[in-house]
Amino acid sequence: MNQKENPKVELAMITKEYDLYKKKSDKIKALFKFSEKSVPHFWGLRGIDLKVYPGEAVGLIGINGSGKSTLSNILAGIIPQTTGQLTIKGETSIIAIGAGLKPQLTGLENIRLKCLMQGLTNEEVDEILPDIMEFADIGDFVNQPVKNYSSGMRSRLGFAIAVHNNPDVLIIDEALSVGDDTFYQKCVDRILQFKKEGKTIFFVSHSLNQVKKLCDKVAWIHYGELREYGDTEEVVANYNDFIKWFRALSEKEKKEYQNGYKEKQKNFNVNELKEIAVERGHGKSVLRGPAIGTMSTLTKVVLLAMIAALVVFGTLHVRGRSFKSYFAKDTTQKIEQTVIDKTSMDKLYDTYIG
Ligand SMILES: Nc1ncnc2c1ncn2[C@@H]1O[C@H](COP(=O)(O)OP(=O)(O)OP(=O)(O)O)[C@@H](O)[C@H]1O
Repeated sequence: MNQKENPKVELAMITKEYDLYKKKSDKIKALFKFSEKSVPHFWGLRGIDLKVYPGEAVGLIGINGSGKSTLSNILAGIIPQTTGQLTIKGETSIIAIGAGLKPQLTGLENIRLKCLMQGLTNEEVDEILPDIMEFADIGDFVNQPVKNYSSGMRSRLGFAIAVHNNPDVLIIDEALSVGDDTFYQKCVDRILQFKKEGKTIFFVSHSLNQVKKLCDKVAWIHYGELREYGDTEEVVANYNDFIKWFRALSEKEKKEYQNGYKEKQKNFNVNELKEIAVERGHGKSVLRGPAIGTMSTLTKVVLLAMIAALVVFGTLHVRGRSFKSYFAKDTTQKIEQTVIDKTSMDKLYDTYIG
């Protein structure tokens, strides 16, 4: 079978829109607004196409804020894309500094939790536990809450759990940059072994040397767009040229360049991708998003009606009694109180005055 005909991961016109709410309450308000014009938007990704085959390691490079983590989080299923189609054949596992680990739980508890979430039974977890602990090599800290770990220790634990869950697609987001040399080499060996086994690796890193060492191909993400995708040496060389060019600009020119792209990301409209999608040979449906995260007007109306009904029924049944009986009882209580007060006043009058 020709491997090239069967991509393990396929991204088609992937976009990601972020809402830039000023306050958390604005987010709740926006949920029920029928027009969202007042909320500023920002497009972290704008039509990414990528096909990655079994056994390939792909480096994701780009300047700060270009969209690498957004893309790796979409690949890992942590956040949904806004529009576009994502096809992954197999299980994914992501290793990112601090991601996925529960800070209040100990290392051991995190290992168990993550493995159970991946569908392993308690017995299966017991079997692989010694291997995970040996790979992480964090000693007694395994019994400490993860919030007390250094970033390197978090990365070790995250890496150890992820590789032992045997994913088909492994996403490594900057997690190797915080490990020491010994651990780094151990991870590199494991990544190379994964590649041999036909697994697919995505490797997000600012270290171009690491990218060159590990990756067959490189995707250069630039302000949410895929600027280049291809052979590692070539793309890294072009990226280096860009960095040199950018550094040579004056501060004013740099700002202008950055602001120009940021404006494009703010004012982007998915319809801009229609023609590009056709040029790239996609069908019309590719610009649709997954059916989550948005509410139709009908859904909003139904939801509002349900909340209103809940409020009304909640009021009518205060403390387990009907609205009517609750207030009827209250009135009786008030009358009783008045009678008591009057009797006590009479007694006081009799005693001290009468
Ligand atoms: N939750 C969010 N809400 C609003 N904007 C966001 C959110 N997450 C990311 N962004 C924006 O999307 C863009 C891409 O961010 P992302 O973290 O993916 O970049 P990156 O390439 O991983 O950056 P870095 O190299 O600094 O880690 C940035 O401009 C960022 O400010």
